[in-house]
Formats: sequence, structure tokens, C-alpha cells
Amino acid sequence: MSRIIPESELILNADGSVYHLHLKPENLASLVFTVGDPDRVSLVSQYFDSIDFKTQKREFVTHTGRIGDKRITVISTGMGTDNIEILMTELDALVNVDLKSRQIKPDHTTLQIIRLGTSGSMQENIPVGSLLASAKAIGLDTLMQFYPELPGSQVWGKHLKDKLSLEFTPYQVEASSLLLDQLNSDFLRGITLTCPGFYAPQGREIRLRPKLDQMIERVSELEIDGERLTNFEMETAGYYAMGKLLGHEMLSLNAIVANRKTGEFDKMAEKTVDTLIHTALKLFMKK
Ligand SMILES: O=P(O)(O)O[C@H]1O[C@H](CO)[C@@H](O)[C@H]1O
Ligand SMILES: O=c1cc[nH]c(=O)[nH]1
Repeated sequence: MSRIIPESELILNADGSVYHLHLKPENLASLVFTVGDPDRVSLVSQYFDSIDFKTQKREFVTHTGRIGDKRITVISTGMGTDNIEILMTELDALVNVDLKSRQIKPDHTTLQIIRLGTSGSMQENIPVGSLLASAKAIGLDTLMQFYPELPGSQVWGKHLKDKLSLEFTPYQVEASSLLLDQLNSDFLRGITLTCPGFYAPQGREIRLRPKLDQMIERVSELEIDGERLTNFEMETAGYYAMGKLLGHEMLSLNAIVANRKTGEFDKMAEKTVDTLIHTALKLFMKK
């Protein structure tokens, strides 16, 4: 018999829903699109043929519905990998834990989870308005210091540790090849640097001077096996790592709204995000 998970570890609300997401198993589809901004949820679900469930708790807004005969869920996550840890753990519990007996189910269910997010390019030849799929992600946050070791190459993490003189080793994870292979040439492929913040952790200076001098130059020029890092954002490595450990198929798709080399911000950012949304829905709704 598997362990009974205590009430203080897997917390359920009075209606039986999971603590932060406020979802019950029947509210979730096995294909999930995620967005950072709660207001972006309806920008995705406007393309659904029907919506049969809506809820909100904190920054987690959920709509579940159908396009044709495919059931899909869209959820907002807020910003940062700490939110992604909560999201992934609770989504996984909805399908892989029997919430009544509080035991892990004997048969594993795999979710497909696709992030539709914004991002800043660190290469001049990836302009604002581009769509980019994160083939790999490197996490500069410390979330993975608290989970089992990730399988696979960690070469980027080791090089970044040296390059930036960090006191910890960033973690490295790949996207789901199953999902990546479904993309067409609308998407560039890249290696995403997931940062624990928007300003100094991405080399931005407003009033406080970042501790790491010339961060953008240092990370954008690093080259391993002919590949360079392509873009900054704040969640992808957390998604890929939690997905790898929990057994879900993960893909992060980015609308490039800033170019950190040229100093440009996309004047049409809302349109670029809408292009990302309908391009991704069209691809993943194909039979
Ligand atoms: O547009 P979203 O999905 O929120 O993604 C990006 O935008 C936010 C910062 O502005 C961070 O969450 C970053 O990852
Ligand atoms: O530069 C950017 C743009 C969007 N999101 C980020 O995290 N960074």
C-alpha cells in the first residue's frame, strides 16, 4: 500500500479542490496551455468553441473547454518558478493522486503542458515579433536545489557557473521532443535562460546596479557545440524540470517582445502574443 499523504502536505479545500489552483480532477483537460498573466487566459479561451468551467484563486485563473472535440484547459500562473512548482505539483496531484484515499494512483497519467509566454531575446538576430520554442532551458533559480537530481547533460549549467562566478550550479533540462516535433517553421528553436527576476537577474539596471557586470554580453557570447543561449524569461526551466521529474510532456513557446542587444521593445507586443496564441492553438488542435 502506498503512503497516505498527510492533510498538511496535500491540502484540499472544503469542496475537495486542490489548495492553490482550486481545481478538482474533472475540471482539468489532459492538454493544458499556461500563461503568466491572468488577463491572458481569456485571450486564449476566446478561441475555444465552448467553455464549460471557469475558476480563479489568487493568480491562478482557469478556463476549460473544447475546440472541436478536443478538451483543453488554459491556466494562468503568475510569474516565477516558485509559482510553477505549485502549479506543476497540484496539476500532477489532480491526475496522479487519489484525492479521497490520499494515495498515489498505481497507473501514471501524463499531461501535455504548453507555456505561451513573453520573453526577451539576447541575440541581435532574433528580433522582436519572433516566435521561439525553448528546446532547452537553463535555470538560474535555486528551485532544483530542493528536488532530486535531473537526468541528462548539465554542461550549460557548469559553464554558466564559471562564466558568471555563481556559488551554485544552474540546472539544465530539455523540452518534450514529442511536442517540439509538432512545431513548424513559424517557430525558431532556442536555449532559454530562466531567471529568478526581471531586472538585475536579466541584466537590467534601473536604480540598482546589477552585481554581475555585462551580464547580457557574458551569457549571450557563451557557445557550446556551436549553440548559444537565445532568450530570457522567468519560468521555462522550472516547468521542464518539474515535468521531467513528474513525468509530463512540456513545451515552452515564447513571444519575443524585447531585444536586449538592440534595446528595443516590441511596439506590437499584444499582437505578437495573439499571434503566438492562435499559431500554437492551430498546431496543437490539428488531429
Ligand atoms: O508573459 P509571461 O508568461 O508572464 O512570461 C514572462 O513575462 C514575465 C515578466 O514580464 C515573466 O513571467 C516572464 O517569464
Ligand atoms: O525581457 C523580457 C521580456 C519578457 N519577459 C522577461 O522575463 N524578460
